Amino acid sequence: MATAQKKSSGGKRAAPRSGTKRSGGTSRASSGAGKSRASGGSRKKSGASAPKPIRRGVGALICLLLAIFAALGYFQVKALFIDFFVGGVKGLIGYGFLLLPPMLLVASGILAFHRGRPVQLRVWCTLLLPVVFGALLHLLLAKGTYAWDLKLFQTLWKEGEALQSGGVVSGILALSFGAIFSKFGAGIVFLLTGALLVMGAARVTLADIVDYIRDRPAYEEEELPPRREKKPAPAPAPRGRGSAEIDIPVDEGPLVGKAPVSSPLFTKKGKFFNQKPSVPTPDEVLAGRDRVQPPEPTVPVLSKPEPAPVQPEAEVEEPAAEVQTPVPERVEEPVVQPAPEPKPPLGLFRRESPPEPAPLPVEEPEPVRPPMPPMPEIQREPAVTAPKAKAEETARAAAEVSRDITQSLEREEVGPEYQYPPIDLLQQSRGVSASDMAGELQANQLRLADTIHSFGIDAAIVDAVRGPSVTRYELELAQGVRMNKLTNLTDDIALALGATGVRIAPIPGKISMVGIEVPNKLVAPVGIRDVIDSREFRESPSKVSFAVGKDISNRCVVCNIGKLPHLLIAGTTGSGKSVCTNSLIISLLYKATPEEVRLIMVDPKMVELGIYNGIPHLLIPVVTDPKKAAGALQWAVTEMMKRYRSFAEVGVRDLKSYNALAERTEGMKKMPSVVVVIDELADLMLVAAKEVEESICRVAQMGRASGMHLIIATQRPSADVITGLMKANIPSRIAFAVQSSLDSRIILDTTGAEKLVGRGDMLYFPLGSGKPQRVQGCFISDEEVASVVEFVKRSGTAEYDEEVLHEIEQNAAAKDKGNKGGGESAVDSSEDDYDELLPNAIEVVVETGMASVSMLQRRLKLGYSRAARLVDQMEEKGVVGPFEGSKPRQVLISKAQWQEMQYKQNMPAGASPMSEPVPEELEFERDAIEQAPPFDLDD
Ligand SMILES: Nc1ncnc2c1ncn2[C@@H]1O[C@H](COP(=O)(O)OP(=O)(O)OP(=O)(O)O)[C@@H](O)[C@H]1O
Repeated sequence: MATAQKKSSGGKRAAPRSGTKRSGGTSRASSGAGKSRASGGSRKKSGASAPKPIRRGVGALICLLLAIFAALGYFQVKALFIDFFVGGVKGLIGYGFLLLPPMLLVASGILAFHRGRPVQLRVWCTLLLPVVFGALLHLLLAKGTYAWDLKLFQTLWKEGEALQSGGVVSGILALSFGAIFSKFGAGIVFLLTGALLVMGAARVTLADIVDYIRDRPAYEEEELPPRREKKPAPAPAPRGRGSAEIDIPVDEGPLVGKAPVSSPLFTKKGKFFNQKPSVPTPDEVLAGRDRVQPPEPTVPVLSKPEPAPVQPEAEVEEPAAEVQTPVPERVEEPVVQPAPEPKPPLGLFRRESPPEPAPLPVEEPEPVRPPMPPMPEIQREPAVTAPKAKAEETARAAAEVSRDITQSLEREEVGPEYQYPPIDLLQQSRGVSASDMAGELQANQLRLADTIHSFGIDAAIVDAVRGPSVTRYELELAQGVRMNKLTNLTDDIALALGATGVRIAPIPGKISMVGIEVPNKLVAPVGIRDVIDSREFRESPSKVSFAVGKDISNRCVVCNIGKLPHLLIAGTTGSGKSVCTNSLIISLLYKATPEEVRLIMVDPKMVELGIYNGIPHLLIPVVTDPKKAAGALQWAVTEMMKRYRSFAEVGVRDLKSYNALAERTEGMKKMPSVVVVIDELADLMLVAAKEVEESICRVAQMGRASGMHLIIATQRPSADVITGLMKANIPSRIAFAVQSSLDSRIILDTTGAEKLVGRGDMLYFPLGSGKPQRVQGCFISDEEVASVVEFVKRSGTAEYDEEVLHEIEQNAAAKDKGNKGGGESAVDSSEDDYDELLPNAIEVVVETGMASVSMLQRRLKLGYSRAARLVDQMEEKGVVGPFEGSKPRQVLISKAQWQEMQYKQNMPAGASPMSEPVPEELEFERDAIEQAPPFDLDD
């Protein structure tokens, strides 16, 4: 929309009046005023009303001149024009003249700083104020007696000139209203009218005032901004694309969520510019879907126009930086000065490194995978079906979280400059001795070759690459040897090598080569220091870079969360999720200041992330209450919408462009990226499945451009936790070791994770890569985390408002009480709108392994539409996969899982409860390998 408007601008901008939208921008596109006049009636009108920038400039100048001349009238300066003008105004509005010069000045300001928004109404309100003021003073001060005859005008004019009445206009107004309503009544009418005009001029509504008083009580410093207004900062437009010409109509059009506008252009700069745009913003476009809106939070961070100390490296998205060149050697000591080369210096370790200008943004490659359904799920009726009380609770929790976040953002300015933690806080990793490694390698190679030949496969081992936890033996298959001949031998090879399991997969980029990945007996953990201290991480320009680990050929894998843009981390208990989550958070602490990246952490398990409480990057203390977690997610949705609105206002498309613009524009504040880390999704889904799922999906769908990223970890990769909907919206995945190939399929849409060996061994599958990549995740010990966190806290501790926290705790406790006896969780309530035959339909589907509408029609004797609806509902519940054109839908759960779901979610049991696994399932589970127990580094 903004683009469209921009296009129609360029000197001939479509400038609808408030409340009306014109499509006829082109009709007057090339016209001058004359052309408009020549056209027909309505066209003439629209042309006439088009406020062109030049007109506003001229208007501003005229108002300013008149204000000066009128002010000279205060001092009885004698001159022909001044006498004529001042005398005329006094004759017309008498006492009102006293207010005229300041009002003309204000009108001039409104016209000069219109910033592309309609100003007609505001200018009129401003100029009418002196008239009403004159009438009011006439009521109060005029002493004369006035008879309703022709002489009345003459008398009023004369007295007006002498400032003894309200002049002809205000005087007549005062007399007539006095006659109609009595003097007292007329006084009240004028007072109210005056107040309305002031509100009109300042573009505030009563609701705004009430909200302002209620929600933002402590802005004593609000007087400061006008200083900045005096410097007429060039309208935010000039950046190249003509955005100065964007005329965003301002009217009372309801904005979804009705959150206070938070753009730097619109907030706290005095109410003159505090307006609500009615440009169709993303949330308006989504208005039909935007049902779960938490109470409006304010986002002061966006509006505080403090010129923040700009961190050198603008967050620049660059082409996938996942796997970089091999690390030949450990990078030397942390650099004190930035290297002279023009590479973006890492703000890491040495904050004082003088920055190079931000590197040019590089176009992102288009993601290859997976097709994102165009937000179909939002059409569903989500929280509407939940009981009112629960919806209210969640809304209240959202409000609390939002308030907390707001306060945290407000306080952010005060803290000292962020100090990046030194690399020495992280430990050097222990290696495995080369002789040990060579021995293991040789022995395995011989045994492998024997095994393969003993099964009659013609293949030669041409290379062996030892990774941190896995060695890949590269086999060249002879011509005519089928790959599945080898893959069928997986278990036999594992047996021969004494390994818990081996993974056989083609090697990307190598022709006729197959890799057999065998777990190492001697595992060399990848210390996070190895990766954070690597060139790949240091040179990664993104502020949201994450040290993932090392791949099988020992190359550091660094990912840019901005490109993921959301990540699902799943694996069984003890497989390394928490370590991975910690690595991610610590990477961010090494890479970004709190001004650049903010974090929200949700830890329903209460043990994993609590240590981060107090770091300045946190927007709110680590959320442990699942109800508040839903609230935090809803805050993220609202914040995202606000960001989109701010983007629309200044005519940019994403956070990167917005921040680039903010850097060049005085008074605009950069927005930080927000990373939401959820440590255990399953716990949240149990409490507020619908709300959580919906918020996650909404953020996931639209979060990328607005710089909101979700990192979701779960140890239950079952279909009821990672629903089909979420999978579709969270494109990047990390799978740690899982129990079965079915779990692997749920996480990655492919098998393989069941073959992982645990302890940080992962399949990393970022958006855009064709195949999952085996990576040994970084290891970070609790002590390392503690020392980094302690250092970061010392350099700037987050201060939370004790009162608010206390209030949150109290409310949460009250909610818990209220909930008791009130029936079980949302899971129950959210089932209300499902078809009663759904359990039977799921039974049929899991039994037959097919999800087709016609089959359901036949088996359950249903009509087409009901059967189709049932399939949709099964998709919602993550029982079957999404529609895939001609291919049948995938069935994503096994019978055992279905039974578990029934048990957990208290769904009505199907017609025939099943207690024994069906043969297919047993067969299926056979390829699951036994997992190693949770390991300890020490062993
Ligand atoms: N990257 C790694 N390198 C070496 N060992 C690791 C790595 N990641 C995890 N481990 C080992 O695995 C153990 C369990 O890891 P972690 O606590 O992250 O598992 P988890 O998946 O979060 O389990 P849970 O879900 O029960 O919390 C760790 O204590 C550590 O010994």
